[in-house]
Amino acid sequence: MAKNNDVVMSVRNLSKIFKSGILNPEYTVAAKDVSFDIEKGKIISLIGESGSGKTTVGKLILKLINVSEGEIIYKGKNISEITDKAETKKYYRRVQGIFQDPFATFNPLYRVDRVFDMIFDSFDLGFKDKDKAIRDALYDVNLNPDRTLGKFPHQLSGGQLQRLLIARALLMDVDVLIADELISMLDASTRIGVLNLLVESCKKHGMAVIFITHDLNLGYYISDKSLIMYKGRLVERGDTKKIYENATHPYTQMLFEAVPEIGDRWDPEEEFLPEQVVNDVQKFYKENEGKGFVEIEEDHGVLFSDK
Ligand SMILES: Nc1ncnc2c1ncn2[C@@H]1O[C@H](COP(=O)(O)OP(=O)(O)OP(=O)(O)O)[C@@H](O)[C@H]1O
Repeated sequence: MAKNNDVVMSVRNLSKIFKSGILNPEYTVAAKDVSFDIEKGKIISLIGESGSGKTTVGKLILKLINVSEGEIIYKGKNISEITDKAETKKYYRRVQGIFQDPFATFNPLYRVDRVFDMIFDSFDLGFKDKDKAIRDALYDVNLNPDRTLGKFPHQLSGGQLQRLLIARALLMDVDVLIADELISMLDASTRIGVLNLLVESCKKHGMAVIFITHDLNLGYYISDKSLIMYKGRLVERGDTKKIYENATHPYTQMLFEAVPEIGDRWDPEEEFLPEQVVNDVQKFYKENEGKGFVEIEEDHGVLFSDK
């Protein structure tokens, strides 16, 4: 894990167990023993199949759900201990989320200028000239303030709304931004624009981003660090390039094999068998029983066994 002073948040042995039903409760282990550091100005991809626990980790960081076990340390404090209103507000000033559906994030009755006014009403952002600050943030995300501020959300495209959310994060000088399936609703050409913008903003403003995605290629394109999740466990963690060059956990290896290459055609004979992956992972854990999570090289760790 990171050893430098740039760590803004540390996630330690984080677990989340959901309980559903009252008479015959069912328990889902959505995340188990997840640990990683979030560093200033770095993009971390959180990659895994549907149901692997990615959004759960994002929601735990955003304090939208309670931690079952473990800690999230921000500025020396366990965020579970942040309970009073003023402290919670302070936390949300610096730690924010952008979700898949930008339309659901905005109040359809509020014009964009009102969205920004509300931020300034709620927080002391320390700007002398509020209008200039808003215009600068909009220019930063390639939005024309004159064409944006008077508009209602439905008059803007999904990509423009997502850029607006990035502008809001920049204006608030956010430390950690959780971007959950940020671009999945956008078309290919808009996607690259939003992604590039996110990377540039992150580097320029020192904002850390957790980029949650199913897409291994996107993860590689965008991130400095990668976290691979499988069934609630963090199975591979570290420097993106190292993971991609030396994928070691069988689930990560499967993800690479499953990426179609340009020009590949679908072959109905070649069936994708999730059971095969489950078997491979079980075999791997059995062969390596007792090893647990091991750093196999600097900034590259692998879960060799789950016990
Ligand atoms: N509120 C909840 N109550 C019960 N189970 C839940 C709840 N939220 C999530 N889960 C379960 O926790 C597991 C992890 O869900 P999560 O949403 O974190 O996965 P994900 O990797 O983000 O998936 P996706 O990519 O489909 O969004 C799943 O099995 C899911 O059904």
